[in-house]
Amino acid sequence: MTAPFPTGPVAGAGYANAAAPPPGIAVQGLSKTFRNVPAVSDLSFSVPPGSITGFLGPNGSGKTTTLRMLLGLVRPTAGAALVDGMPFTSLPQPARVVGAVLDAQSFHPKHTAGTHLDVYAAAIGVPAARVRHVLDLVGLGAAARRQIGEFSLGMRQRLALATALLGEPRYLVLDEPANGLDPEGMAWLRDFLLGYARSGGTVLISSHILREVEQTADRLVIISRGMLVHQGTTADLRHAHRARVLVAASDPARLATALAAAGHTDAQVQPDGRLAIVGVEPERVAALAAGHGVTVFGTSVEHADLEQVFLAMTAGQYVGAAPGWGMQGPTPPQQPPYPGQFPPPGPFPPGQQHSPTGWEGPR
Ligand SMILES: Nc1ncnc2c1ncn2[C@@H]1O[C@H](COP(=O)(O)OP(=O)(O)OP(=O)(O)O)[C@@H](O)[C@H]1O
Repeated sequence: MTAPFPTGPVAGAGYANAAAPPPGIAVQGLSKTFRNVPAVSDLSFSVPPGSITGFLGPNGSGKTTTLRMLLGLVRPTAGAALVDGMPFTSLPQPARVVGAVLDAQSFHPKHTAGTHLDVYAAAIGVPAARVRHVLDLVGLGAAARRQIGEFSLGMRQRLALATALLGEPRYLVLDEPANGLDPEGMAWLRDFLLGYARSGGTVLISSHILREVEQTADRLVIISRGMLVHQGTTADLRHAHRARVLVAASDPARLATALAAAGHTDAQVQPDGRLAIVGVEPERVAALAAGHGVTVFGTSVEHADLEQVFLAMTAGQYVGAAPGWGMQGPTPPQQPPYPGQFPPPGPFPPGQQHSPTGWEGPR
């Protein structure tokens, strides 16, 4: 029986030394300019083996162009994209190393799912029995004999994934695979990718919605206008934007000093007079305030919304030209990463106004 996912180094994948750990995907100084339009600019990031890396950016930020360069479908203007240290096109058996889902529309509508996979299996030298297996893997076993023209977008996405899995690849490169999937389909995809990674596979998955990949990806690469704006673990991003405690107090400066003396240095007085403190429990703040003669009027906890963090990071992707002037329009305002920022917190210190501006975005 064929293994559902690759387990460790894939036999016959073309390694001179099968014991050598695969170095993963490396994008190095990659640029692509279409005529005068820069789609990707000096982009560098890495996808470590065994990771699920979310590749995020707004529409038109260069995700597809980057993935197409990685897969040798678009020639870079500069830089390189390497899989296990070599360009995709130089891999001895590329379909057995990387499975890709780029476009779930380009199927022959008269082909059945089974026929489509038969053709691909023959093309990459995979036994015909693998077709049945990948159909079952993606939940399309019952639709094997149906024409693809009748498929919903979600079914096409599953078929595209089945195609990518034919060669038992060690890497999956997926361009917006959640497009068209209903919530059940998205949950299924999430579990599927987690299982694939647990079995030793590596995933690079693009999306323009952070929430889609947040629960799956252990690493995030965020781009805007073809440029890198963030790279790191999902946990680090969460940690950098963890919950903060907002305290309306009689003497915020005194409370801040007391907090700093107790080791809680990440405290800032907000324009509305409240003190925002990261990395401390509300009870601890209340105890310190009481101990230093500061009256607390109200306390609330705000949880950072990573989607808002993402929006703030990529703000300015769309800059419209002012009609007739050829000038860039205004950059959209940054979204606050904390939802419902500044809810009425109760009494404010005298003279303090409720402010709509507040926190200045991710630090
Ligand atoms: N073949 C092409 N010719 C000219 N311009 C192109 C071509 N392919 C992409 N572009 C441009 O490059 C930029 C990046 O496009 P790309 O499709 O890579 O972005 P994306 O992040 O994948 O967007 P989306 O989320 O909408 O799929 C866009 O301005 C796009 O118009």
